[in-house]
Amino acid sequence: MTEVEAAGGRTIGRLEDRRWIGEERAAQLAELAARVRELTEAVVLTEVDSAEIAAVAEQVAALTARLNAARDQYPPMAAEGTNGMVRQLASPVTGRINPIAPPVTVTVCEGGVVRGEFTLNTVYEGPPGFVHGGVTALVLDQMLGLAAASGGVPGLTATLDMCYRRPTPYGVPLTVEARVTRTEGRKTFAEAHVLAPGGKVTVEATAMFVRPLFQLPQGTGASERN
Ligand SMILES: CCCCCCCCCCCC(=O)SCCNC(=O)CCNC(=O)[C@H](O)C(C)(C)COP(=O)(O)OP(=O)(O)OC[C@H]1O[C@@H](n2cnc3c(N)ncnc32)[C@H](O)[C@@H]1OP(=O)(O)O
Repeated sequence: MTEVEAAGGRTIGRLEDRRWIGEERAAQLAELAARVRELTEAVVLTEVDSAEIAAVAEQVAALTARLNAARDQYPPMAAEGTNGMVRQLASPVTGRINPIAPPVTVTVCEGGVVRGEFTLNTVYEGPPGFVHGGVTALVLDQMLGLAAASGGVPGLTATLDMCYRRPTPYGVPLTVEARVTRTEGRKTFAEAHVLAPGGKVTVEATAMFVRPLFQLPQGTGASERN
């Protein structure tokens, strides 16, 4: 991937410049992320007194300073995953080293279906008792993108259409399934849904991904650029 300018003039780091970390370090960071997820929910649910909240805030700030003692500019990557896809360890959806990711565990199944298993806790609440619709949109976007990368043409989300059929519960195992429906040149169309326990569909989505011109190999002809 070449270096490109994003809107606003910021230069996007090249994939080959990323730090590639091994399984041992990834597992250690995943453990840290899991503890931080617990911490995040504890912050939302705690009923301890104000002196205790102040003391914990001070300790958390000290822990953050320890991690910042040595830090990179960009999140790390891991070795190729299934179907030759680069594993984004810090994805906000599937990244097990990212505390804000549920994380969704992904399997590429036969027949081109990309399946994700996940549970969302109270941190992701939207309407009282249910998951925020923006969170399910985030999960569906990523899973649709993975389906495009695995069974079509990898690209950026150009369109994402959501249909919320019924509220999505939190605290229970959820499944998301995505698959490519068709490809047209640089465009890949995909569909996905979220299933609650019992198999009821809560959210459906369709999306179109467009492979950006900067991702095309050098020397790609004009007809293939459409
Ligand atoms: C590390 C491994 C990870 C592996 C997998 C990781 C999965 C990640 C999943 C998460 C994905 C994201 O969140 S991505 C982040 C959110 N998305 C973005 O930021 C995208 C921002 N938009 C863009 O950068 C751009 O608009 C693109 C790349 C989408 C398209 O730009 P372009 O390449 O210049 O496209 P352009 O020539 O104008 O159009 C090409 C064709 O697409 C159509 N087209 C383009 N955009 C649209 C649109 N919004 N709605 C309808 N149609 C559109 C055009 O009409 C045309 O059709 P025709 O005339 O040829 O018929």
